[in-house]
Amino acid sequence: MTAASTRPAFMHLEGVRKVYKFGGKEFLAVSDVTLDIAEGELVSIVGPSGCGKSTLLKILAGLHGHDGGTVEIGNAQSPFTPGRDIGMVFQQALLLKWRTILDNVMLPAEILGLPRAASRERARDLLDMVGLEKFADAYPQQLSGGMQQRAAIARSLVHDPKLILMDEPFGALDALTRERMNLELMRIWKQSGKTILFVTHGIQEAVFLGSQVAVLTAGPARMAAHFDIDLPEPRTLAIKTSEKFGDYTRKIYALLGME
Ligand SMILES: Nc1ncnc2c1ncn2[C@@H]1O[C@H](COP(=O)(O)OP(=O)(O)OP(=O)(O)O)[C@@H](O)[C@H]1O
Repeated sequence: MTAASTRPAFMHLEGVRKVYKFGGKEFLAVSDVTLDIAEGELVSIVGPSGCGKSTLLKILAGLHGHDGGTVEIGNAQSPFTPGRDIGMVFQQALLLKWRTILDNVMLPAEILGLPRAASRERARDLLDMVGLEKFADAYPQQLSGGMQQRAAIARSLVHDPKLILMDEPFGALDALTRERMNLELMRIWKQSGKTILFVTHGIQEAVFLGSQVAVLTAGPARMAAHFDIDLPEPRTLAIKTSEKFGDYTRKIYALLGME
């Protein structure tokens, strides 16, 4: 049992089901997902392309409804306000090219109408945290892909949400930058203390980052397995050569039929 699993659940999913209705037809995208996440955990969700990972995140973000099962976010100690308490990071940074990096990071705070001066200060602190303090006044096109994703992570945190949903955030980056971003994310996660749900196709990335890994089957998404990842902290790239890391990744490859 991990320390996280002894804390009350912050997110409780049980038998979550989603059917898309399109052109008079029905399509079952998520058939049965059950998962409990404690506050402050970083949980990876891994599964084959098209299995319904993004659909699940959209349900959690309140962008889509669900057609069956239970979705509960927040608890008595930490109530959750949909819309206010979610930050999102996508595969593309989606920065507005006509706004400076600081103004891009400020965007969610502006949309929510949060006090401007305090949000600006927080945005500057976050740029500091993600190592972009010198680029506050730069424009997105002046930044590399990895730097843009770091700005997107800062933007997801500016309104101090309780939950960050990340959908393949490093999928478009080269392998080396991706590894660097994994380390960065670990550091940012520790520093911010946020609950993070991290969707990826990368099995190694899922194990390296997650305190838990939920493995989904090929669509419609069902839980194939769930692992509590018991690896030493702080995680360094050297962990990837450990026997335990190899065991976890081998089991997940096997579950996804990739032996
Ligand atoms: N709005 C929609 N209407 C109808 N079908 C949809 C819609 N959105 C997604 N789907 C279908 O639902 C299934 C799951 O899609 P989803 O984007 O959730 O998968 P995914 O696991 O995130 O894929 P990938 O890893 O390739 O990003 C796919 O078959 C997709 O075609």
